[in-house]
Amino acid sequence: MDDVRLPAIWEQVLKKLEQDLSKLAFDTWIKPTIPLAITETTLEIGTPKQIMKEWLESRYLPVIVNAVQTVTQSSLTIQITNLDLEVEPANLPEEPESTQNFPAEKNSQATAAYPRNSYRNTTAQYTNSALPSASSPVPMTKTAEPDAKQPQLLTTEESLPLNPKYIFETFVIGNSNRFAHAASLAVAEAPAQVYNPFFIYGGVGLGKTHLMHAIGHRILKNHSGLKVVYISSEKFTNELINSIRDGNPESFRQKYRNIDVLLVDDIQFLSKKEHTQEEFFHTFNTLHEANKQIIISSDRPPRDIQTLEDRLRSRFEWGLITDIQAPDLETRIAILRKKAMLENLNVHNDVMVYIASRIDNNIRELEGALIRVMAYASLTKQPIDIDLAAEALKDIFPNGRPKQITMELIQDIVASFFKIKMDELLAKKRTRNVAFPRQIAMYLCRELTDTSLPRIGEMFGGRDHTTVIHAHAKISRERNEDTKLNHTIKELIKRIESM
Ligand SMILES: Nc1ncnc2c1ncn2[C@@H]1O[C@H](COP(=O)(O)OP(=O)(O)OP(=O)(O)O)[C@@H](O)[C@H]1O
Repeated sequence: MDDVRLPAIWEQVLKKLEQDLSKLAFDTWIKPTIPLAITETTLEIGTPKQIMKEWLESRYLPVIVNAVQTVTQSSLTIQITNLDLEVEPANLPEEPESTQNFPAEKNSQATAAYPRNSYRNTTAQYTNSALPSASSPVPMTKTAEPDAKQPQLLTTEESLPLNPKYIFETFVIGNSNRFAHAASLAVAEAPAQVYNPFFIYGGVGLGKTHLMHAIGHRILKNHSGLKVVYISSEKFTNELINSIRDGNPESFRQKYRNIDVLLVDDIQFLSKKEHTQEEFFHTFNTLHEANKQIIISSDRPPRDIQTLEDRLRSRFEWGLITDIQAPDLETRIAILRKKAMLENLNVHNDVMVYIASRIDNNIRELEGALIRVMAYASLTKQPIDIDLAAEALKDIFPNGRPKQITMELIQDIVASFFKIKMDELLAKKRTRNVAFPRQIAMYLCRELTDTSLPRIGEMFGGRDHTTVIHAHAKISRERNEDTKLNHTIKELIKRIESM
């Protein structure tokens, strides 16, 4: 079982629980829960409040276990996690207009994720109660804290709040981000002990900020009293400039050299800013020497950040550097599903596949497309189907109604691209000149169509579904490592989509 099936399973579980419980009990305790993940053995659900988790565990666990068993036909362990979602920062921005008129029923409570830029301009603050602390001790020594009741996330004019939605529990794991996610979790669980500095890089909108915030949330939750600052490198620069303008650079230094965890987003903007680099270099050294955790994100690896001083570059390379790649189709669909589930949106699988198969390298755009479709459906009071999605997204996908990408089309285009005959592509022959195009064609069938693995195997000369899994994994991996192959695949996709 995997996350892709989770929304459908959870919907069935809710139906069953609605029958089994009184309306009051269902509305109060079950409805606000959020399904988070499913594996072969466990189904994880989130509650917005600790009290709800306790209440579910003490009163409703047997009935939930029973409902899950009825729906999935297997005895899964139910794990309940408190997400603390009800506590919001003080001054959250208004929700974007387009999200305010979602259809009635389920969607009436829908909210969109905060577009990051508007979110970043706020100066909201968490209080201790927003992130209740567990008691796990850390070897990292706490910076002297004059008043232990002070907020743990330090915010000033320039530093930034953490988005309450960017937590590990809402982050979908796929091949493209598995390692970055695991390393982030390790850093969050043991700050300054495993990877320091920790450097995450990847293309626009692929989840770097989400992971950084998730680390920040987890550290604040588990390690009470640590001072955490999250800031973008642009804001860091502004704050430095302001402190110099105000004749008080020392206060700036004191602030940044007296914290326990420093998260700096989009460090690439530091390039060409020599004075800021100098200041950041000293901040980095002071914190690192004092065994404080430094976490940095960028749109490229340190070696590719132009005009970054060598001494800073080499420091970034001291710890762990990890990247996030563009997600594959399955992960993109899983992200849309999780998003829809978290926002209480009811979207049919076809529409998810339609959106996910067309936006492949920016998750922010992927989420934006989903929100646009929902808003369009609400405003025009129409049911959500592929035609409506195509209409709502016609500026983004100008070809109008999506053409049906068939496996035959993919096979045709791949065969002619590699100048091999169709029957060679489908035959059992394993020489590289046909086996490789065949694997690419299988990969594209998996990526661009909603066809099951056995059916794809069948369409390639009656092969087993494990052959398709192997081909898909191999090409995904090689595509990440080999820019020439990546280019070939992009070219093939372009040809297939323009047919
Ligand atoms: N794996 C994921 N699971 C769920 N949501 C994700 C995932 N990756 C990214 N997102 C969502 O995509 C949106 C963009 O992510 P984020 O802002 O973290 O990207 P970024 O890499 O920091 O982008 P930029 O390069 O613009 O700074 C966010 O709403 C985030 O929650």
